[in-house]
Amino acid sequence: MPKVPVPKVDGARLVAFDVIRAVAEKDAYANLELSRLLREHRLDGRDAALATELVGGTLRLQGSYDDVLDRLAKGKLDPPVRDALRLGAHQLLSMRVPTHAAVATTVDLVKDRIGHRPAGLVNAVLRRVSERSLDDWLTNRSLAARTSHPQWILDALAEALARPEELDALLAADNERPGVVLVARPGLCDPAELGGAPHPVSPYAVQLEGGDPGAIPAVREGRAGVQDAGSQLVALLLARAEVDGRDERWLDVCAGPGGKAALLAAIAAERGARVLANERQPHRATLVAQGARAARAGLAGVIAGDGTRPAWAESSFDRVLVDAPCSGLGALRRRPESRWRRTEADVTELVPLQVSLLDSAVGALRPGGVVAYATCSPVVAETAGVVQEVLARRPDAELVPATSYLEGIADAESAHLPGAVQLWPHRHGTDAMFVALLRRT
Ligand SMILES: C[S@@+](CC[C@H](N)C(=O)[O-])C[C@H]1O[C@@H](n2cnc3c(N)ncnc32)[C@H](O)[C@@H]1O
Repeated sequence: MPKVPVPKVDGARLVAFDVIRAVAEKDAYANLELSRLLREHRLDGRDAALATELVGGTLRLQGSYDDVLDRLAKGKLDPPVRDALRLGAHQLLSMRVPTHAAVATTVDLVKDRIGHRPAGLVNAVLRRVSERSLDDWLTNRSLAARTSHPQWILDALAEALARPEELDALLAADNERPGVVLVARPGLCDPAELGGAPHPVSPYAVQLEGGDPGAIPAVREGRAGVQDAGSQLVALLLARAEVDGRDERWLDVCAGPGGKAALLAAIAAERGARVLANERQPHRATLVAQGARAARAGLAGVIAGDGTRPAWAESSFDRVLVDAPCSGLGALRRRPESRWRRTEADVTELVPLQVSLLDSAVGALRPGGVVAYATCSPVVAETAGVVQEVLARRPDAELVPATSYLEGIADAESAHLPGAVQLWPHRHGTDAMFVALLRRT
């Protein structure tokens, strides 16, 4: 009888390795690549959970693991071998996988995906890794190595936070996998329908224990969605701000993929207003329309255009949201690879675009209308710096204290722009969203 080859490596580890390689080689987004490969390999339940932990944990803590591996491996490591070692190190140092299982499965993975040659090296290095705990390995190493953050990000976060005594807590929060938070879109879904626990930052937020949100009927129908509570607060602060007179025409300048536009449209529908959603990238504009389908009563339309060259008339909106493209350094826990992909140059390049988007958003407001400028980055240049530049350019804009609309959320004022809101993962259990409100005079 012919022998049927039995795969030696389990599917979860193969998928995790392939995702991590795709992140390195093809600039893939880990979350999207992981979903694709889990589907392709038909992995679910425990296997899917294992692959998810391997990918997220390995990528988040890669800086710490490299610090250990570089001390043990003599000479330069080929990128695929380094990735396999990082995966093995994560199992040994952070997952309590027994040494023999972590080493043997990684060696098998290397033979399957890379070849037999590096197998001996991988076996030897991982055996050494297993001799000490992660804390032990990292004693007296740099803060960047201990917390797995590139030094420039660490510096930018420390400056933004402006409380050295909280820095360790922030960096630790970046290394935790965030829980799943849903939004129950008002008028469409009651939070009680979703189960889970309330979140103090948004009255519409529900924290789930686990499970697949896509299996919840309200999520499938677009009456609810997956959305960080801090992102919900951005839409809420814009909706809560006082405007005098007419309050019917709202604009979302950077709407894709559409979480905030869907929440704004649901709120607008309840108040007899309608949101025009704009997004530069046409495929992301399509996502906005899909995401807001249940709230279409509050949607004036979705258009694909450049917010710095507006397709709309000046002085025509009552409320405007600019959820600007940004470095995303406030959402590192959610996007495990982004800390290694982003560079300081990205921030420098983004600032002029952010200024230009906020400047034209003020122009889109009628006098007395309000704009919310938001980023999922706390970096000073992208937040306070942008708002201050636009205030200096535009004598017809004034800062409105967003902090007066927080409704009980404590300790959320920006250290760099009094009146603006800055959330933090370690303080508020949200992404580090920044929001400033400006009124056109
Ligand atoms: C932070 S995301 C917005 C997230 C969105 N508000 C949500 O809640 O799902 C920024 C978006 O701005 C878009 N964008 C970048 N440059 C733009 C421009 N000049 N005009 C309009 N949109 C732009 C990006 O394509 C991206 O989809």
